[in-house]
Amino acid sequence: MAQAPFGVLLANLGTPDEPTPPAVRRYLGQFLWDKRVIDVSRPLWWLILNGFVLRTRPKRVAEAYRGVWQEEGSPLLAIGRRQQRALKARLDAQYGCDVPVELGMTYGNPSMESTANAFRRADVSRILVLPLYPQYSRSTTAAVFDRLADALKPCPALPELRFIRDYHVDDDYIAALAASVREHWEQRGRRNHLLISWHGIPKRYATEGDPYPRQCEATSRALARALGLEDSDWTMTYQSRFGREEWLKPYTDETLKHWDIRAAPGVDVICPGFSADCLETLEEIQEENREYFMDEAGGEDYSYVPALNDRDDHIAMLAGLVARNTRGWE
Ligand SMILES: C=CC1=C(C)c2cc3[nH]c(cc4nc(cc5[nH]c(cc1n2)c(C)c5CCC(=O)O)C(CCC(=O)O)=C4C)c(C)c3C=C
Ligand SMILES: [Fe+2]
Ligand SMILES: [Fe+2]
Repeated sequence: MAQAPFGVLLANLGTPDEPTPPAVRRYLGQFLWDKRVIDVSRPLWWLILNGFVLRTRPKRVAEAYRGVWQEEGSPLLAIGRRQQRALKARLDAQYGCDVPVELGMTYGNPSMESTANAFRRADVSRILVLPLYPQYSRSTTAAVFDRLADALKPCPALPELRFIRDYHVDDDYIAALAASVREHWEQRGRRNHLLISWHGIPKRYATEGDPYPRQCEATSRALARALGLEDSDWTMTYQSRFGREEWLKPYTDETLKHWDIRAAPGVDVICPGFSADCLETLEEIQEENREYFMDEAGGEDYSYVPALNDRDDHIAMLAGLVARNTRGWE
């Protein structure tokens, strides 16, 4: 089969190689040293990171990873590989040729360097970069851009590049999210108040111009509209705080701990910012926050709506993004 005149780089955050404290320390050391993620002045942050964070956090976080680890490895990577295979199969059929699709992580493996080398070996001279973050943030999407630029530094001839910045109100993305919620309601035979939970960022990043919260709000409203929900049927919150600074509010954990169960005895939680399930959804939302709601607030019913992962409508939506963003390259 002939090769397509372009390749697709699916980019995501990355995850530790093993659920052990040394592997988590390596991963967090790379992740939390990135200025796009934490912009505290370097000498001070070096002391805090190496003197405190990397001495205490890896043990606790490795234990959490052990609780969600799958036979194929970390969920984020295992699902990423399934997304890569499914997208490649769909694009091969769509274009009638071999479309190179690689997965590259900002931190950990497969590294952006190994991905760039794979494209170079396959003689790919045009790359569409598709960060698997529907909402843009400097801490995720811009970090992909930086890591890719670093990985391409040894390249004498740069490939031609196109970069998808976000797709937060793409019609097919919203339709896939809505379909996943409706299927969830059907399977459970019950529908609760919908809690739309987003990974947070420090509030200051938004004040400085990161459009992330505006995009999360737009996606939330579009999803509620697609499901025909009234304003009183859904709530939007932010999860996964890190450090002492104020993050975007309202916080998911505080909201669930103090839930008014007379107004809504049950909640279904969806996290539309995560295109693949990972530690933050499988442990923090499915386990930890369930306890806050059921035990602390005395809730009646709590369920988690899985990420879009390798659902057909998710892969079809990604293939549509590829088609629209490679016009003129075919
Ligand atoms: C200042 C710290 C962090 C910012 C800003 C941040 C933004 C951010 N992260 C995601 C997506 C994911 N984050 C994940 C894990 C994770 N995030 C942070 C910190 C920040 N994230 C840490 C320290 C960790 C690791 C776990 C821990 O130590 O608590 C993951 C899961 C990775 C996995 O292996 O499963 C994802 C995915 C987004 C979308 C985002 C901003 C919009
Ligand atoms: Fe994060
Ligand atoms: Fe977390």
